[in-house]
Amino acid sequence: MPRKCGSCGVKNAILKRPKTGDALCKECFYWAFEEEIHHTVLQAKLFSPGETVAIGASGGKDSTVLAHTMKVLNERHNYGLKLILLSVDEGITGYRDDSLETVKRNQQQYDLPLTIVSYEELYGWTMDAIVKQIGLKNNCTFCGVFRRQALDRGAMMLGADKIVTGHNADDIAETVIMNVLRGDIARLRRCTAITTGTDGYLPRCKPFKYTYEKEIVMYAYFKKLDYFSTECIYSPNAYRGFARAYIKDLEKIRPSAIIDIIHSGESMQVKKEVRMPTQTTCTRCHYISSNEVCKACVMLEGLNKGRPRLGIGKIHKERRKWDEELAAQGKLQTVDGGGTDSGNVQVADGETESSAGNEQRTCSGVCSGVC
Ligand SMILES: Nc1ncnc2c1ncn2[C@@H]1O[C@H](COP(=O)(O)OP(=O)(O)OP(=O)(O)O)[C@@H](O)[C@H]1O
Repeated sequence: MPRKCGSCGVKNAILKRPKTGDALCKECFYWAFEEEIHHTVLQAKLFSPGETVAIGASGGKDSTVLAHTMKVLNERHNYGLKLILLSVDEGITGYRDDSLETVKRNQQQYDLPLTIVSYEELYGWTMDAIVKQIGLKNNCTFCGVFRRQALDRGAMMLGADKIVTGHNADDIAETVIMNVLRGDIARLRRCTAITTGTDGYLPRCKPFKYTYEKEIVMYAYFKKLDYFSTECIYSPNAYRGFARAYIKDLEKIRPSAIIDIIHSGESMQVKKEVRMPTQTTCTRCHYISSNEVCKACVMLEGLNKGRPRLGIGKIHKERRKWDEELAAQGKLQTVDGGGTDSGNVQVADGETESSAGNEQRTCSGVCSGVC
C-alpha cells in the first residue's frame, strides 16, 4: 500500500526529503522547502520592506530556484521587496552565453527585470581572453574576483540595497572544510555568515544557507523549473571537488552532517591575537578592498602588462622578478598595487594567503565557490 504523506496524511508520499528523511507529497514538500527559507529570512532579518534586491542569476539550478522562491515568498509574505535579476557575463563561449539564454527565459517566466553586466565592458577582458593568456590553472581566481566585483558594480548601478546569491548549505559546508584544511582563519570566520559586506557598499545575503543542494535539485525537478546544468568549461576546481565529494560521502551516512559542519563553523572563535584584514577603499577603483589597491585592480594590471601572475596567490616571486628587471633597466618604480604583499593577508601560522577584498572564491561555474 502506498505510504501517506507524513505532513498532510491525505495524499500519497512521493518523495523522501534528503534533509529530514520525511516522506512527503509534492505540495507538502514545496511548502516545507519554501517556509524553511522564509524562516531563515526572518531569523536573520535579511530584508526590510521597500528594499531593492538584486538576485545574482547565473541560470544554474541554485539561482533559478532562488529567483523563483524569492518571488513566491515576496508575494506570499508581503516582504515588500523590489526584485531584479542581475547576471554577469564572464565571456565564456559555449557556457555563459548559453546559460544567459536561460536567464532571459526566466526573466519572462518570473516577470522580473533583468540586467546583464559583462567582464568585457567592465574590465576590457573576457574569460576566454584571460584563459588564452594564463591557461587553465589559475583562471578561477580571476573569475571569482572579477565576478564578485561585477555583481557589486551591477547592483550599485541598479540602485539595489542588497544582493542575494544561491549559495546553499552544501557550498557553505564545503567552504568550512576547505578553510579548515588550508588554515585560512580569515575566511573561516566569515564563510558561515549569512550576510557579508555589511561594512562595505552592498550587503550580500545567502537565503539558502541552510538549504540542501539535493532539495534544491528536487524542487527544481518537481516544479519543472527552467535551468541550465552544464559545468563551467574552465573549471577543473580540484580542491573544492575533493571537499565536495567528502561532504557527499558524509551526507550519505548522516544527512545532518552538512548542517553540523555549518554549525561547527559558526561556533569557531578566532583568537584575539590573530590579525584579520581591515576594510578600506581601493585607491584606484574606489571599491571595497582589504588593501590599498584591490585584488581586481592588481589582477587587471597584471593582465594589461602581460604579467598575469602578479595578481595570483603568492605573488612575491613574480613581483620581485619584475622589480629586478625594472631596476636593471634603471627604471624601478613602485609597482602600482602597493607593497610586495599587496593582495595578501597574514594568517595565523605566519603564511600569507591571497585575499580578494573581503571574499575571494575559487571559481564555481557550476563551480560551487562560496566566499
Ligand atoms: N554569472 C553570474 N551572474 C550572476 N550571479 C552569479 C553568476 N555566477 C554565480 N552567481 C551567483 O553566485 C551563486 C553561486 O554561484 P556558483 O558559481 O557557485 O554556482 P552554483 O552553486 O552552481 O549556482 P547556480 O546553480 O546558481 O549556478 C549563484 O547561485 C548565483 O547567485
